[in-house]
Amino acid sequence: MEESKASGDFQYLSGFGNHLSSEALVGALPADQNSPLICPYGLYAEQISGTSFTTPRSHNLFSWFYRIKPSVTHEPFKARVPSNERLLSEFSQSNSTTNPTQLRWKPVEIPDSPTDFIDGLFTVCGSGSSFMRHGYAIHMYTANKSMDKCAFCNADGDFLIVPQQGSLVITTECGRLKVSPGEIAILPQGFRFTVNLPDGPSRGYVGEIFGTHFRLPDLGPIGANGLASPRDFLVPTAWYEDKFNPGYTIVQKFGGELFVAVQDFSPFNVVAWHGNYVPYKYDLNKFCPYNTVLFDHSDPSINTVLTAPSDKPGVALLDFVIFPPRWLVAEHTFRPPYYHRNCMSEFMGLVYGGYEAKVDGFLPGGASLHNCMTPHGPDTKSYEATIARGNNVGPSKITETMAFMFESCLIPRITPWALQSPFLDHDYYQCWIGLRSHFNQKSEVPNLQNNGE
Ligand SMILES: O=C(O)Cc1cc(O)ccc1O
Ligand SMILES: [Fe+2]
Repeated sequence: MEESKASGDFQYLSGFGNHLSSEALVGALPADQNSPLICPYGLYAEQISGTSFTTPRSHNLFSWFYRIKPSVTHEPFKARVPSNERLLSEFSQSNSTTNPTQLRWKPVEIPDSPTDFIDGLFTVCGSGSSFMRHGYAIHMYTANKSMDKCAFCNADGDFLIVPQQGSLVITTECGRLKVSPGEIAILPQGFRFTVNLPDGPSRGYVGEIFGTHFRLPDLGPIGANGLASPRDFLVPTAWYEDKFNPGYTIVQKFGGELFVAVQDFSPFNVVAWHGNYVPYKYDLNKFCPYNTVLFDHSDPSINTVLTAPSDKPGVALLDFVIFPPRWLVAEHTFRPPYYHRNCMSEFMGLVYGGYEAKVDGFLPGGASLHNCMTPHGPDTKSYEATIARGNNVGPSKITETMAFMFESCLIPRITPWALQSPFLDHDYYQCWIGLRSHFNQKSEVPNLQNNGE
């Protein structure tokens, strides 16, 4: 059994990918087998699998729950009314568009009308299909109300939640997680959970992957340590309520549509569990960044926290990459991100602070999408400021910032509501229009500072 870590009211186990066990009542976990004829305390045994039964052992994910009533004890699923029409899990010409232009959104306002996590979730872009078990969706959420008498279950894929404003208390079948801005939570496919808002209104981002799960990236020549450390991933400890609760609904996202099933008890009735298919959280400030120590700008893959692989080695279905506080020390180097066009597609968000490549316009809670091969890079003001600082800059520290990127080999299609959003920044392209030519045919070493018009 892993040593548990307490944080306020919340107790966690630690370690990425570990096979863990937890019991809220001593002796609730069957000691020697998974399916005893009669389980301790009269509990039901139930398995949840995150990979096919025959997936190689190195990537096989499953857990056993010992619960008061099994999940199956509910009325038939019916279409939810009202549904959430702004969710997609399959992207095609009939429901979304393609657009190579640089896109940026201002922070979406949190509504005044009562909105919980399920109703406040909307898809921005994505690619592939949950039905075909290959693809991803990027959503955002704004909520002002805790979920009440209902649990969400995503049959389509895994959620990686990035809260930007307001903490989330996420009750899952494995126990409870508190996730604040600066932290992320992973809720694997099929887990039932509710989202409560202990600090009031909340906004954030969600990366959803279909058909695979997040892993820690390989570290190659970096060695055994660095970037996100396995021990910093926290898993909840068993927590249950034995609650008769008539009219409780399970809201199941299935193919991007919402279905509801009524039952008369809380689904958070797991008294003990063991397994490696679990929800978890990670504090991004624990990330140990690596970077250049002499010259040039490293590719952003150096900052990968988690990666969801595609079938091609080294090609991600979805990477989660961060731009945390760090020292910049590169000599005779343009330190901000270089100008580039990428065969992968880049969706970015900002949790807090500013982003080194954008002096203004990219705000906490906002987002940008630079699609496959769409040129992008520092805005005019960051370019000019970097050149004005010149070559003789010593080490400087980027502080109090947390930007992130979801990067994918699949080209995202964009939802109509994201393109028609009042928060779309129609002037985004202007941030590069002012980039002047500094070309001087007569001087190999131009003095850019004095190259004003
Ligand atoms: O476009 C971006 O801002 C993300 C990014 C950052 C970086 O340091 C290098 C490449 C890259 O795509
Ligand atoms: Fe980029």
